Amino acid sequence: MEKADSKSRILVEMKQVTKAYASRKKLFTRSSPQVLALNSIDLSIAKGEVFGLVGQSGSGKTTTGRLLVKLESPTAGEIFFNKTPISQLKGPGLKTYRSRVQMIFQDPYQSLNPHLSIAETLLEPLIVQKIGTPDTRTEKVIHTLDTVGLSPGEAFFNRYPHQLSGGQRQRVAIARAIVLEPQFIVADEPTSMLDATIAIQLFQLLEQIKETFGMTFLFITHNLAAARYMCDRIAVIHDGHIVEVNTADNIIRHPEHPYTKQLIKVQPGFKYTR
Ligand SMILES: Nc1ncnc2c1ncn2[C@@H]1O[C@H](COP(=O)(O)OP(=O)(O)OP(=O)(O)O)[C@@H](O)[C@H]1O
Repeated sequence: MEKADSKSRILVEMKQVTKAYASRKKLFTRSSPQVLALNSIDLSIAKGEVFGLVGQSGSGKTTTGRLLVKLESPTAGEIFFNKTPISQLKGPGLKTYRSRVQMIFQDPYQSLNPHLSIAETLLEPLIVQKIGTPDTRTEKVIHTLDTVGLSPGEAFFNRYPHQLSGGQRQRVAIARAIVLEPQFIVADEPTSMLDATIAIQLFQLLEQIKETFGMTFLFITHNLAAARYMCDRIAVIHDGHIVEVNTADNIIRHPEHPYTKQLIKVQPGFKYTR
């Protein structure tokens, strides 16, 4: 019974997902070797959960995020969202999916279009999804800017990304991710380009968004302390394999896999504490 309950609470599920890329080195060699970024991974994320994905550079974290928001497709395996296999989504179903899942990228300098004002950046998804009227869209944008701490929203309307600080840009990226009120957000190292004080403020903002909207998050980071601060459960990924999944506390206090133990050892000290 308990098992059936926990199954029905699953929002996102990856089953035996593999992703191979043609190696970037192929230009310099005669053969075209492949990089196995993900090697048959299984993962399930419950509704309302903040789920951490932690691993060192090149372990497959961003690839996982990009597959989940359907920026890329798996080489093998399947991803389910609300039990629907996302590989089969097309036309209106795919458009709906694109409104329900969003990604916040590591680098707000690159993820925002420098030619769009902040208003245009946030209006675009509402227009593409044909949500509201011009008036209600404008109201929604102002309200969303207020929600992410860019207040009053009107003051940011006509500004461009280059007129904002790094922290403010990442707030705009978060606003763009939440303006459609998605069910699931992939946050890929959202604070790694920012200093620790700004990072804490953004963590608090993401928590507040989760409380207000009840969204589910995949929080990608190489920093175990940040994952512990933010997440309910953490999966540790190494070389395209998930080596361990547990509650955030158990991963830190009782790591089981040698790689997790090594990760904890090499972390420079836990900056983020409650
Ligand atoms: N488009 C691509 N073409 C070829 N190889 C790729 C591509 N994207 C990723 N890779 C390779 O796949 C592996 C996993 O990369 P990925 O970006 O998912 O790792 P990551 O854990 O997010 O690393 P980082 O923390 O440095 O961003 C790496 O070996 C990477 O070089």
